[in-house]
Amino acid sequence: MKNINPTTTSAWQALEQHKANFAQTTIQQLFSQQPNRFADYSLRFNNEILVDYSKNNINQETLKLLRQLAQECSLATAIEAMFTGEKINRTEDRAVLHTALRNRSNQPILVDGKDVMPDVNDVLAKMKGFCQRVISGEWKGYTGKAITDVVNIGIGGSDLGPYMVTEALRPYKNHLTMHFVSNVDGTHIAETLKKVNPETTLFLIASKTFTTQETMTNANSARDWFLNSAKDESQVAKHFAALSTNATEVAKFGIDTDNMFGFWDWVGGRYSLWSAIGLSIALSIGFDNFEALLSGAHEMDKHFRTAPIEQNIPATLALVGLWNTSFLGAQTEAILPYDQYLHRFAAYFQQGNMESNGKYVGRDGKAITDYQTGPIIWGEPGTNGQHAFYQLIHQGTSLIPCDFIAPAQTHNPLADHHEKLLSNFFAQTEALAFGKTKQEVEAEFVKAGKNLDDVKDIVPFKVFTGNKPTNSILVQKITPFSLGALIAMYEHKIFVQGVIFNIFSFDQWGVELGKQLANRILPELKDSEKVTSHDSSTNGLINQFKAWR
Ligand SMILES: O=P(O)(O)OC[C@H]1O[C@@H](O)[C@@H](O)[C@@H](O)[C@@H]1O
Repeated sequence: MKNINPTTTSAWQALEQHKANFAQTTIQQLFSQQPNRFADYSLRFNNEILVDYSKNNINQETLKLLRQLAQECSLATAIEAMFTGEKINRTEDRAVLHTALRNRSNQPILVDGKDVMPDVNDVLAKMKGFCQRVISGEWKGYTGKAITDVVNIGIGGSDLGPYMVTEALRPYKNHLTMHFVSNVDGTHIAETLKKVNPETTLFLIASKTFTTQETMTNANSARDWFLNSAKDESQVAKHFAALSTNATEVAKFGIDTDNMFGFWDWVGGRYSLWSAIGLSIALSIGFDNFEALLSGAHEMDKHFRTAPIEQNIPATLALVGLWNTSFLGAQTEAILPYDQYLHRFAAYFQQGNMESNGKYVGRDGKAITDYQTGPIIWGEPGTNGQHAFYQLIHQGTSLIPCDFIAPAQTHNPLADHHEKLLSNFFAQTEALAFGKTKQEVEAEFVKAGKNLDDVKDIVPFKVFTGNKPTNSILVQKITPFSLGALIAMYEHKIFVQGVIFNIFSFDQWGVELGKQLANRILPELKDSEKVTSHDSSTNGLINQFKAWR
C-alpha cells in the first residue's frame, strides 16, 4: 500500500473548494433540482439490500471528485492487495484475509506462497462435525446428558461479533441457549453461571491470542466452577473447547487439541466472526445457516472487488461518509437499526470502525495533523433512540450523519408493529433531511386556532432546520445471507476509508498501553501498602480504593 497523504491529491484540494457550494445549498434544494435523485443516488445489492444515499449534501460533482480521490489514493490496487493476501497489515507484518474465511469459490489464496483454503476448509469441516454432534445431542457431558447451554467466553472481537450475530439471527436458533461472558468483572461470569448446569454446559474459550487477561480469568473461573461439580480433570474435555490461533497456550490451559478450532494470524480479531470464533454462531443457528452467513459475505466481497466505483456500495458509503466527516465537519456517525434483533449492531461496528481507523499515525510513520481519521461510531436501535438522543440529531449544534437500517419483512408479524416501526424509520430520515420551516410552524399554530402574536416566542423552538445527512439501508429480510452481506458491506466501508486516510487499519496498538499499566498496577493492589509510584491522582485513587475495600 502506497503512502499518499490524501490532502496532497488534486481531488482533495478540489473538494475543499467544492464544499463552499454546500454552505448555501440544502438537501431540500438538491431534491427540488433533481427529480430523479432517489434513482440516481441509490444502489441495490442482489435485490436484497437497497442503499439510498440521496439524503446527503452531495451532487454529481461531489461524487466525481470523491471517486477521483479514491483513485488518486490507489484504492483499486489496495483492494487487490487485500484480496490477494499481500501483507497490508505492515506494522504486524500480516496479510488481512477475513475474505478467505468466506471464500465460497474456493479459488486459491496464497500467503507466503501457500494456499490458505485447505486449512480454512478443514476447520470449517471440523466445526460442522462438532455442531452436528452437539446440536443432535450425540455429544454428552460428564454425566451422559446432552448439552443445553453454550457459554462463549471471549472479549472484543472474540465476543462482539458472535454475540451480535447470534442475537441478530435469533429467529434461526435451535434449542441451545447461548450465553456470552466478556467482562473481567466477576459479576458477568457469576451471573451467567447461576443460570447454567455444569452437567449440560459447554464452554467455548474464544481468544485469538489465548493470553487476554479478561478471557483467561473468566475461563479459569469457569473451569474451577465446573471441576467443583465434576471433580475430575479428565472431564474438562467434554465441556471445554478453544477457538484460538495459539495451540501452545490452549494446551497449557488443559484443553484437548481435539477440541481446539484454529485460525490464523491473518484474521484480525474484529474481523474474526467468520472463523472458528464464529463457532457459537454455528452452534446457535446450525452449520447450514452459518454457511449462508459466509455466502452472503462472499457475495458482498465479490461485489466490492469487481463493481465499478460508481456502483460499488461499500466504496460509495465510505466516500459519502468521508465527505461528511472530512469536509462537512461531522465527527461522529450514528448507526441506527430499526430491528430489535440488531441491537448489538452499532456496538459491533464501534469496535470494527474505531479500532480499525482510530489512528493518528500515517503510513509514513508520521503524525497526521491536517485531517481527521476514523469517526466516532455509536447508536442504538430505533425507536428507542428516538425517545433518547434524537433531539440532538434534529436540533443540536453538531452534525451527525446517520445510517438508518431496517428490514422490510419482520420475523414477528404482530398486529401493526412493523408498519409502525417502519413509519418511524421513513419519517426520521424525511424529518432530518427536510425539517420544518418557521412558516410551517406558524401555519400549524394558525390551524390550531392560535393567535400568532401569542406564540411568536415559541416558534423558533419548534423549527427544524433539516439538512441533516442520512443513508437508508433497507434490507428485504434479515437472514443469515443478508446479514453476512450487510456486515461485509460495513467492513469494506471501513477498509476504503482506511486506505484514503493513509493509515494501517488492521493493527490495534492503541489498546496496549492500558493493558501494560494495568499489569503494573495489579500487584500493587494485592497488599495494603500505600502506593506512591504514580502521579498524585493515580496514587490517590489507588490508596482510596485500598482504604475502602
Ligand atoms: O481474541 P483475543 O486475543 O482474546 O483478543 C480480544 C481483543 O483484544 C483487544 O485488546 C483487541 O486487540 C481486540 O482486537 C481483540 O479482539
